[in-house]
Amino acid sequence: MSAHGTPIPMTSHRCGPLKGVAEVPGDKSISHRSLILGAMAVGETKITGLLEGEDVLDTAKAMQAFGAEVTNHGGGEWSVFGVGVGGFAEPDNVIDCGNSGTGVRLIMGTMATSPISVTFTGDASLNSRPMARVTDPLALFGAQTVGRKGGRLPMTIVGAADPVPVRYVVPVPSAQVKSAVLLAGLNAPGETVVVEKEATRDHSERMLAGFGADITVEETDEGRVITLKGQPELKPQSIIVPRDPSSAAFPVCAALITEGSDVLVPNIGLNPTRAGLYFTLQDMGADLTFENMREEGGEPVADLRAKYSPNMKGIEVPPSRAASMIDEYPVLSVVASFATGKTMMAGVKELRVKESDRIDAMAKGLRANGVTVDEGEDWWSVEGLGIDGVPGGESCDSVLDHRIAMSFMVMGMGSQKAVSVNDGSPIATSFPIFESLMGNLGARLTRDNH
Ligand SMILES: O=C(O)C1=C[C@@H](OP(=O)(O)O)[C@@H](O)[C@H](O)C1
Ligand SMILES: C=C(OP(=O)(O)O)C(=O)O
Repeated sequence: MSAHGTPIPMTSHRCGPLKGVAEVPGDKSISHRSLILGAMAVGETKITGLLEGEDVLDTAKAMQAFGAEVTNHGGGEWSVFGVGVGGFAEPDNVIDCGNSGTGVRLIMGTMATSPISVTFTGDASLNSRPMARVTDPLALFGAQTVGRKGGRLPMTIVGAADPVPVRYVVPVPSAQVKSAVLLAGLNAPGETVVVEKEATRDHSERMLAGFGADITVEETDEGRVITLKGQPELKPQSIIVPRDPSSAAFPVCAALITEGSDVLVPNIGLNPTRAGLYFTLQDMGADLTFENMREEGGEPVADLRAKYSPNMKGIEVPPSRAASMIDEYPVLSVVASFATGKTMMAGVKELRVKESDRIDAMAKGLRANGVTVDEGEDWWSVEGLGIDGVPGGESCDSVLDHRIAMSFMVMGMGSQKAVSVNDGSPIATSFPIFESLMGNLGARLTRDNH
């Protein structure tokens, strides 16, 4: 089954050069948070450049179900009339977050300290992902959970009527867990403290501060200590969502492996908690430059220019970089196949609990297409075959995972024979214009049953 409908088998044929400007959609992480924090503010938040992918649209529907007024004005302009911290109504129906781990985990946080009961569900991928990482800390606030074995969705959370603030050391590097605890802390009295040993994307901290919450971040020997004062009145904001560096990865990586390519991907946020892929590609010898570096809304932003790079070398990706490029490993493994030598990726066991087990999904598809992959529980390595050495020619299972589907489409652009996926429909969860954008650059993608 596809994420939200009928499977769409797709094939990517060798192509090149890719040329032009790739205007990728808005950042998924910031889009979810804009809707959620907008719903928890008092008054009207205006959002420009919201990602209109299925994951974010499911979060918009959820915010409406909790009583916020969410309006799509067209052209990426949205507004949210919020109900205030502690103002969520109990939804009349089940909250379906589709394919989105970020959506469901953040929303669980928002309701866990309100006296309402909410049942959450999702698609087959989301319903197989671990939720105890979020419900365990939410229980410390006083929330109760009834779910399936192993802490899986569908799951009902009964929010705490008298929440207490918590101090929580996040046991896995996860911005979703950190954010769920912070969002729960909003409606608890006193100070909620979250400690993360490894820095993960910090959009929640930045945006909570922007909405007027009293939040501080300290770097200590224990890690990043985030302290949030509960029960603030959040002030509505005007938000311009930057373009998504995780989506930009696809046209950038495609340009590196297709002969003669020169692609400009403008206005990409290079927040250090998100930009690890781009430094890794540069370390591999990619012809990738950051043009027009500037600051926008307190974040570093640049135009990325990626050119055909026939001489890339395999490297050991520093494990300390993992959190800052966690969603980009699938497409990095494709680029690594076109480099010479081995690329080693360690410290990445979180990849096993994403929309799919991403190490397993990529290893199977890469091997089917002639690439040697080795793997352990928290590492994997790819033996590069050089720029013209990847055979291709086979179909891969995209396992309800947008990033797996897009990564294999990129692979087909540079391999000797075309590469297919059994279902490209999950791409719409994060990058609904992927096919047209890549097609306009010169990619040859076909839908096989149309
Ligand atoms: O907080 C977020 O917006 C996200 C956090 C990451 O997940 P984890 O927190 O599970 O690492 C990432 O993989 C996901 O795409 C978006
Ligand atoms: C892991 C991802 O998303 P989520 O956890 O929100 O489903 C992703 O977009 O790569």
